[in-house]
Amino acid sequence: MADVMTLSGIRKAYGGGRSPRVEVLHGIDLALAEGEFAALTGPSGSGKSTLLNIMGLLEAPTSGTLVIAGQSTAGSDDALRTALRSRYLGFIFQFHHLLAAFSALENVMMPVHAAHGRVTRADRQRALALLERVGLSAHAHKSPLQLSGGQQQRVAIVRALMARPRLVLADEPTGNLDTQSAQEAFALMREINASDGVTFLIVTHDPRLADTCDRQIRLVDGQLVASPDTGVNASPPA
Ligand SMILES: Nc1ncnc2c1ncn2[C@@H]1O[C@H](COP(=O)(O)OP(=O)(O)OP(=O)(O)O)[C@@H](O)[C@H]1O
Repeated sequence: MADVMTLSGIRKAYGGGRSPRVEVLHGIDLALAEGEFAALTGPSGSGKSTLLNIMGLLEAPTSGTLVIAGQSTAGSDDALRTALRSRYLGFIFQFHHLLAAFSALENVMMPVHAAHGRVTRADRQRALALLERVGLSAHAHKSPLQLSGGQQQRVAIVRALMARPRLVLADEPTGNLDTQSAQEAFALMREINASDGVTFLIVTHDPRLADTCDRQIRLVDGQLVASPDTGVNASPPA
């Protein structure tokens, strides 16, 4: 199976100059295959968000290479990184980042608006279909403030899918939800993975949710280690 993303020797250091230089990622080699549903786990401060930000082209590594859908990002400028991000990547965050001044429907259409500066009739139909798929048709024109936490996160999940990404990066998407809503959000991501083949990498602190993934990628002190639960290491399944 083709890799949707490959990282080689990724290092990230903060500081330098007057403040002490601290390296938080120490040479990450990782390949995510098309269609994988993977968890990223590890203790607080181990570098999960930093790694996700680098994979999301939101932060540049200090060294190492990142290839997305066969395209190297080496030497890419901001415009190319933005283009690659909107073409291939979707994002889900713990605090969903929905905009209260806009309806659920408008929030779902936001990535397309951001990428193209306008929204077509087809985009609107797609956004409505996505909301229908997650049982939120009746809430399409409401503000996120009128929705429950679980409903808000479902809006955020379909917003991440709006631009048909190949890889969705989710940073603790269930961290702010009750147990049932968290399980429902995970089940929804799993269903989308199975039906649409979208690859997911999900940061979670919940071992039970991580266990439902095909693969666990574990980060400790800025290095990938074999998962104690599955014995699976940083390589994708053969
Ligand atoms: N902008 C920054 N400047 C300096 N240090 C940073 C910066 N961002 C992160 N760090 C440090 O990098 C390390 C890894 O942080 P990161 O947020 O990636 O960990 P994490 O595994 O996601 O933690 P958590 O599970 O608590 O969210 C931490 O020691 C953090 O203090």
